[in-house]
Amino acid sequence: MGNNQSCDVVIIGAGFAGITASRELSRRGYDVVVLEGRDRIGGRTWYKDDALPGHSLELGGTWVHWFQPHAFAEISRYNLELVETIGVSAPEIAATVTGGLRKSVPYEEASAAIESLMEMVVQDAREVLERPFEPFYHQDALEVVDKLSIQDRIDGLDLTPEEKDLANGLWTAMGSAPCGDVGLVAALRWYALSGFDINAVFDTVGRYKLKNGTRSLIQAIADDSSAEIRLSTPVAAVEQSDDGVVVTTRQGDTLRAQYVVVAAPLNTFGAIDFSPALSAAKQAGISEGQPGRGSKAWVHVRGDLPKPFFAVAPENHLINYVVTDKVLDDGQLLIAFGPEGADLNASDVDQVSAELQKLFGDLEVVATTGHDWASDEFSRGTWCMFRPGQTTRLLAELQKPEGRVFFAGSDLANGWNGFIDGAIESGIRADREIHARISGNPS
Ligand SMILES: Cc1cc2nc3c(=O)[nH]c(=O)nc-3n(C[C@H](O)[C@H](O)[C@H](O)COP(=O)(O)OP(=O)(O)OC[C@H]3O[C@@H](n4cnc5c(N)ncnc54)[C@H](O)[C@@H]3O)c2cc1C
Repeated sequence: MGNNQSCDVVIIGAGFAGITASRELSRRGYDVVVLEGRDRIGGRTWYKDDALPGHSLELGGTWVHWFQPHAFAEISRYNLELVETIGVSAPEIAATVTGGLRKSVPYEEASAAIESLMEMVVQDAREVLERPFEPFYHQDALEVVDKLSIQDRIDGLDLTPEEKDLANGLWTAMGSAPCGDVGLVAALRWYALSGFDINAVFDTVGRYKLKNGTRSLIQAIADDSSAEIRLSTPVAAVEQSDDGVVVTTRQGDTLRAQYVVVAAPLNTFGAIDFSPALSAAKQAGISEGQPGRGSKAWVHVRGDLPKPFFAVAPENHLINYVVTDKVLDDGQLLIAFGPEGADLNASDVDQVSAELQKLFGDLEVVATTGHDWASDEFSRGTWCMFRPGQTTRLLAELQKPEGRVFFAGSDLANGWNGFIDGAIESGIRADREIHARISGNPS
């Protein structure tokens, strides 16, 4: 890259947030350079060709929905097609492990209990998040519930141990972490954003995916951007002064810009040397990190599994939520989630078989794959799920620019925080804020 090059805006990170911000800013005429540590765009979304033999699969972010307005506007804009995950759209069997016992029943027998359990957890969503894209609209109510984890809420309900296991299993899968680590606000937010309808939550977060993968969407946005995107260029330092910002890459090259957008995941901020240092409150949040760290494995199983199903077990299982993605001629293609990504090797047939057998008994695993997002240096986690207290303490703080440095990313979105939608929301906001600063015309 060389030294002493300059541009109007440097964006750090080519996920949905950074790429959206680059499109918006470059379409306004600004000279934008995106610096990306990986050798591909997409960040925590990764539609990988032949991830399993004959199957192109989403190793990261996958599902989208029309209740996710920023993402859906892009899907409409680029005229992309959706397909469904059959284990969520039409499950026939519900398999559960509760109280240490395995059970498998027709889905209709289990669905009412599941819905009512899920609803009990989010019972106060309307009072707290009446306007879900304005999380501080009822700040006092928010602060009260933000003290609680999802597990605190489950423990406070009048439930049998089996019901507690079921609620724990469902929300662990949604939280990508054990329920004690995840703030209750996240659950309330998902429900509020899904129109305060528990069935819609399942559809919104797990049913519809892009036929040609998330790559087709981010590539369409990137193709509409005239920004230069430099891959395999991790940023090591961001140093600002009164008249500009100098960004230094790990290779030692420098790039001068008027403004910078940091669109990297919260859990990776600590690897960038900011000068002057970020605010004390931001630093505290960075060292806590967000807790999402679970596993996602794609598993081809053979055997007598003719019907689409989903299965759920509590958080002490390394695989605790499984859905049918496709029924195949010789078995099924499954998506399997668990709470501790670092402890499950998603590509290890033996380990994945052993975990699946705890849910289903005998089952032949033909092949399995996934990506360890928790250990990946450019994500250090999966989707963002704030810890108890972090929404109140951290969300608005993370969004605040520091001098010439602005922040984007799904981890600091107001609405679908932790989703593709939130990443796009934040990229739109970063563009608006920078343009307002440059034009002197606050919006
Ligand atoms: C397993 C999994 C399943 C998920 N499922 C869904 C789902 O079904 N639906 C949904 O909407 N969302 C889902 N998500 C979440 C969704 O993928 C993310 O919220 C979203 O893609 C994040 O976009 P982003 O641009 O904010 O961050 P990222 O996509 O993480 O992009 C940030 C970029 O910054 C780069 N970077 C980091 N550090 C540096 C550095 N120092 N220098 C340069 N570049 C750097 C990274 O390489 C990355 O490309 C899932 C995520 C995971 C991991």
